[in-house]
Amino acid sequence: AFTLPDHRASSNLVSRSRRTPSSSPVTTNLPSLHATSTTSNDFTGFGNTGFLILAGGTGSRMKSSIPKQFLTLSSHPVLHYSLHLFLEKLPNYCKQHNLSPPCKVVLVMDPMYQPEYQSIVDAYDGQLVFANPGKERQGSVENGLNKLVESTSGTCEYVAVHDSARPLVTIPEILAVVSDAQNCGAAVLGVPCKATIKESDDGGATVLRTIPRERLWEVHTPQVVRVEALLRGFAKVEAENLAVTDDVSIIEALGETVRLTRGEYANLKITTPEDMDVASAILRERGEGDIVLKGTGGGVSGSSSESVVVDDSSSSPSMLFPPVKRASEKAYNSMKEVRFIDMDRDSKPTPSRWHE
Ligand SMILES: C[C@](O)(CO)[C@H](O)COP(=O)(O)O
Repeated sequence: AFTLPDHRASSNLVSRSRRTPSSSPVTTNLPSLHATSTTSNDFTGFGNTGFLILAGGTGSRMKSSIPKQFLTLSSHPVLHYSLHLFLEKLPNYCKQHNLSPPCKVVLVMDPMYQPEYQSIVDAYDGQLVFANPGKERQGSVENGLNKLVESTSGTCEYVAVHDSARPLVTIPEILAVVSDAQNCGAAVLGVPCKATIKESDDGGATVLRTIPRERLWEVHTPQVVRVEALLRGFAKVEAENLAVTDDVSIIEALGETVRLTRGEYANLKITTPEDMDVASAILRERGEGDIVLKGTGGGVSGSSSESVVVDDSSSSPSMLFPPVKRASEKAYNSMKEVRFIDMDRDSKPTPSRWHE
């Protein structure tokens, strides 16, 4: 039997909703920083699990010259870290450890950018497929899920949804969260909140109350759920017009169990310019090998990284042919400028929207 790596994130807490009798190994105590797995030894891999990479954002809220998933992070586009992980690193890991590889990878991407990635899709020979984004995150996940079902003829049992803006997730975290979902039905990576969180009901002018920190978790991706439950959840969300900002919320809306799988604080979401600095420092510290993706010309994605950096000053897809090359520094600086505008003290928090 396969034993999950010791340093893996671990499942140890079930989110509200009903707890199923089958989830008995779970404790309700807050985890220690390196709690151990409760669901490890019968894990056989990802043969029943498809991955959705959400890369459909257009950068409209960021007002960056390019969507953040195409910004260059340590010489590769942010998105390429997830592609490399799910198409190369994880399958290789599976081979070495006698685990089944992911059954399919769906790349949710604006059709305007898809031609730039067609050669990668072709090179992975059926393993990678496109789906179009929806208006918001929920619509993108639904489209990606439908594509997963269609392209696997309904044989894929679980779906792992991942933000392309989270380039630092690790294999141990993926093993942990997928294994937890396979045991429990749904699981999400998360970390206990380090910050003290205040609630305000007057737009941030005064504090209404302080939320007890010991109950708060910051959740990340991948978020892994049974395909059947997610399809059922989408039907409910649509019928009742519910607003959901992440994927396991749909399972929560069904009143079903979601396990919290202890992840790493390093699995940050690229949102502001500082995140780029922190992410590149973490990558440097990790000192991992180069990213090599098939179909990127010479096999090295870095060599084509600028070719996916697209000038959005024109909405015309014809701008993509030939690809417009941009200095990554320029893109990064434009992101910085945007954040200063974005952080205007009068601006109100907005609900989570995929097209930000
Ligand atoms: C899913 C998520 O990454 C969890 O932290 C987050 O909810 C995504 O939010 P976004 O506003 O769609 O980026």
